[in-house]
Amino acid sequence: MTGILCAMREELDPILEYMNIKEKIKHANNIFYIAEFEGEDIVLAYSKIGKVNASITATIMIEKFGVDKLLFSGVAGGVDEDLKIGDLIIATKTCQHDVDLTVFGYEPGYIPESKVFFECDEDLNNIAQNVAGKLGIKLKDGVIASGDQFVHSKERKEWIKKIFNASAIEMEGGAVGCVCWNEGVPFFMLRAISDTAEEGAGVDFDEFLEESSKISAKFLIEMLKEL
Ligand SMILES: Nc1ncnc2c(CN3C[C@H](CSc4cnccn4)[C@@H](O)C3)c[nH]c12
Repeated sequence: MTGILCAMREELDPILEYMNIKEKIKHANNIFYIAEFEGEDIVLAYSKIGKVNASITATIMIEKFGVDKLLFSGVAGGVDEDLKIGDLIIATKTCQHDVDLTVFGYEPGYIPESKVFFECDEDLNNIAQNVAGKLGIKLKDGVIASGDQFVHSKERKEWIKKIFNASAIEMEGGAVGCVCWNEGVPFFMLRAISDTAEEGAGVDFDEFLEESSKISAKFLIEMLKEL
């Protein structure tokens, strides 16, 4: 079964509008929606903000609901110069920019017995690029870096870009990528840009969250039709 995960209610709501919701299951302070879409059952949820919350919900989706591919939809701060608000990006891999065990000689983002980067599923990414081609949409791909902080400083943004070669920044994908890697479940992450993660990003985020969430949701629905 396909799982669709978002961080915020605002990111999930536009997706639910396309779904025939059959059941709502409350578990571990989450609501899991069991929905039917084009003859297939799908489980959907929003985790709440941050890597810990996203890890909990992603793990429950896999362990309790038997999700065998996990698709994330939401918004992100743009890092690449060519990413404008409203543009779409998919992750080639994700990481945790706020993990720092460098005092022990490890590289930024590295945890022993784990890894810095969690690769996203190439087949799902290729499907997304095919859908984008049919729709005539530019779909960037690149590293998307996560940390438990809303980034609103050019200095922090440029550090994340330099160290992780990040194209976008958010707060959940590195954790969901880690869960999916450990569970052996294909992971796909789509984000629409809501801000540029520099000074003033909070104002842009508030202004563009709803619209960018809809952009990501609309594309995800087109992608679901090809799965
Ligand atoms: N610049 C940025 N840095 C880090 N993450 C992001 C994101 C992606 N999401 C949105 C949301 C911001 S925190 C939040 C949002 N609203 C209320 C409270 N917290 C969190 O789930 C991460 C978009 N722009 C980002």
